[in-house]
Amino acid sequence: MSGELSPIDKAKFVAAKRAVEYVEDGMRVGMGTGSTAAWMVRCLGEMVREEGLNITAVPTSTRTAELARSVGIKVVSLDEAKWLDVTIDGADEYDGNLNLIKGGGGALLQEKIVATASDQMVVIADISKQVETLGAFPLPVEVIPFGWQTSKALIEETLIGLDVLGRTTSLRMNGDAAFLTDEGNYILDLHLHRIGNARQMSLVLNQIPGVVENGLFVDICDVVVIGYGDGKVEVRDINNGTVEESRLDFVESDNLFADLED
Ligand SMILES: O=C(CO)[C@H](O)[C@H](O)COP(=O)(O)O
Repeated sequence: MSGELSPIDKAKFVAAKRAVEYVEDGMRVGMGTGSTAAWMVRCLGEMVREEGLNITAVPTSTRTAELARSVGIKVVSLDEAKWLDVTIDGADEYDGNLNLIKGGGGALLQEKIVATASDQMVVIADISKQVETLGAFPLPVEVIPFGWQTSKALIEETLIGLDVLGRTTSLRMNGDAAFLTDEGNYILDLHLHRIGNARQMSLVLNQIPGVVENGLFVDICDVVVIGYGDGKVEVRDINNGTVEESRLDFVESDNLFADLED
């Protein structure tokens, strides 16, 4: 990437820049996956290199692990870290209760395990991710490859009894082949348009044989940091609503932007 960043990238950057203020010296930090999370990794990398911040990171994908290492962050497995102080991750949608749809990047399983093993989950997003009701974004469901068509049929049958507007499902592809998660599983995208009861949907989906996990994050996220293209940042807290509005200066530091590819 070269030249001026787009407003959407600036929004992602300022959200990430504000969110890394939740990270303190000595913390064990869960690192999400996706283009917004990548900004957070770069910001933390800069703090490690420039300010001597001492953190240990647990990434949620091989992509994030590679990026974290490349910017100088110490990476360990979740089993080594055992428990995390904070996880910072992106999302595909968030609603007024800070419930989420995640998994657009295919990393929902590790993301959910890591977020659940954290004292606090901070989501970073631009305002386009905000919805009144979850479901406009297709809901990713990770299934094992064995008998995946049976799992797909069972999911479609189950959807008949649930409060949704659409019921089509599709196998996520990577070119001509099925997309494979880091665990070697498939992703089914559920085109539901509106999810009336996210908690019920999540519980029901995870009962279906072959389903490993779904992309609904209910009662997991504590804080959403929302970035805007003009540098405005809003912080919403699950207990207190909007707790802060501020503006961050946008400085195109070579350290952060020199190696951008996506
Ligand atoms: O859940 C995710 C990956 O599994 C991502 O956080 C989500 O897809 C948002 O990605 P981006 O920040 O690129 O919009």
